[in-house]
Amino acid sequence: MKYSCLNPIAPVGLNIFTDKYQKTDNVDEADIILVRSASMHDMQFSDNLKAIARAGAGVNNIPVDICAEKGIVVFNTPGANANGVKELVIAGLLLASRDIIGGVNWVQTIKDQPGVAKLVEKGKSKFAGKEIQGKKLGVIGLGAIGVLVANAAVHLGMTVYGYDPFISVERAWSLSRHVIPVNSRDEIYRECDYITLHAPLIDNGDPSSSTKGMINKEAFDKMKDGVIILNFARDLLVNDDDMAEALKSGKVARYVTDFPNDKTANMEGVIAIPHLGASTEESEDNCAMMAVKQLREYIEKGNIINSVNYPNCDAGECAALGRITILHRNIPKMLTQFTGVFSALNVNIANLVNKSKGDYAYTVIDVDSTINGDVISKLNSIEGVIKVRVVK
Ligand SMILES: NC(=O)c1ccc[n+]([C@@H]2O[C@H](COP(=O)([O-])OP(=O)(O)OC[C@H]3O[C@@H](n4cnc5c(N)ncnc54)[C@H](O)[C@@H]3O)[C@@H](O)[C@H]2O)c1
Ligand SMILES: O=C(O)CC[C@@H](O)C(=O)O
Repeated sequence: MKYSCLNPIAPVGLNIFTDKYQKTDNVDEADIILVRSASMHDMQFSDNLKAIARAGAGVNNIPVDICAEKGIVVFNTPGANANGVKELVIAGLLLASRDIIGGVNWVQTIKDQPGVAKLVEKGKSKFAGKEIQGKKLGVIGLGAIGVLVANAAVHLGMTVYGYDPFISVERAWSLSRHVIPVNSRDEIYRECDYITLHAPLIDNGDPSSSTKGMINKEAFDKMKDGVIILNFARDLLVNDDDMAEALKSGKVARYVTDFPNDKTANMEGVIAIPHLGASTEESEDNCAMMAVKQLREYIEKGNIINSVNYPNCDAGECAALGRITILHRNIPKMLTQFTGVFSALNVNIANLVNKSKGDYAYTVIDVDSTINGDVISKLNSIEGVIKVRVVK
C-alpha cells in the first residue's frame, strides 16, 4: 500500500503504519492520501485511490461527493483537535475583551526608553478592557468544539446560549446543564455580547442546511451594538463585506478570525490569527493517529469508522477464508444481486454486513472460499456497484 501526505502529518501517526505501507510523493500512485487543509478540489483522482483521511474536522477542502462517486472513502477525525481549538477560542474571547495585543505591541515601542516601569503605569489606561464574567456568549454549533467552548465559558462565569438544530445525543449529554438551549440563531443575536461560530461550512444551495454567509447584514441587524464575533470555524461562514460595514458602524466591536483572507486581514477591528486552532502538538498527534488507525482499519479489514461520504460499518475481523467489500449506490435489489453471484458460483457466504448513508451504501461479505477474478468481475458488472475490493 502506498500513501501520500498533502500536508505535514505528525510522525507519531505515520509511525502507526506497518512496513506494508510505503510513503510516495507521487500522489497518482497512492492508494491512500492524508491531508490537512490543502485544497483537493482541482485534483484528478487515480483509479488506484481507495481512501482519503482528513487529519482534522472540516472537509470543505475535499470534494466528498466526487470521491463517493469514484468509490473513494473520505474520513475525518472528529473531536481529535477540539481541545486545541477550544483553548484558542478562550484566548480569542480575552484578546477581544482586553487590549492585550495593543498593550504588548506598545511595550515594544517603549522598551528602549529609560524608566519603562514608570512609562507603563502612565500609559496603560489606553489598553483597559472588559471582563467576560457575567457577559452572554452565544455558541452556534454544538459539536465537539462548540460543547467544549460552551462548558468552559460557563466555568468562566459567562451566561451561555447554545444553538444547534442537528445536535447529536452524545454531544447533548456532554453539554453543561447551565447552557441555555435556543431554537433559533435570532435568539442568540438578540441576547448575546459574544457570538462564537462552530458549525461546518456547508455550501449546498439549500437554505435549511447551508451555512455559507450565515453571518451577514440581516444577522448583524438583529445583534446587539458592540457585539464581538469569533470565527474559529471557516471564513466563508461570514459575509466579509457585511462584516466590514458592521465594524465601521460599531455594530461589531471586534471580529476574531482564525481564517484571515485578503479582505479581513486588512480590516480595522479584526483580530486575525493564522489558522492556529488545531496547531498544537497534542491536536496534531491526535488527528494523525486517529486518521492512520481509521485508514488501516479500512484497508486491512474493510471496516469504516468516521467516514463523511460512506456509512460507518464494523464487520469485525474476518474469520472466514475471504472478505470482499462493495461500495455501491443505496438502491433496491443490490443485496439479492450480490448473493446471487455467490450462489451461482456455489460459494458459501459466512457473514454479510450492509450499511447505507444517503445515496451510498457499503456491503462487506465474508466467504468460505478464496475469492477469484470471476466473482469480482460479476460483482463489478452489477448496475449501481461503484467499487469492489478484495480485502482477504
Ligand atoms: N480553527 C481550526 O483550526 C479548526 C479546527 C477544527 C475544526 N474547525 C472548524 O470547526 C468546525 C466544527 O468542528 P467540530 O470538530 O466541532 O465539528 P463537529 O462536526 O463535531 O460539530 C459541528 C456541529 O455543527 C452543527 N451544525 C451543523 N449545521 C449547523 C447549523 N446550520 N447551525 C448550527 N449548528 C450546525 C452540527 O450539528 C454539529 O453538532 C469544523 O467543521 C471546521 O470547519 C476549525
Ligand atoms: O489541520 C489544521 O491545521 C487545521 C484543521 C482544522 O481546520 C479542522 O477543520 O480540523
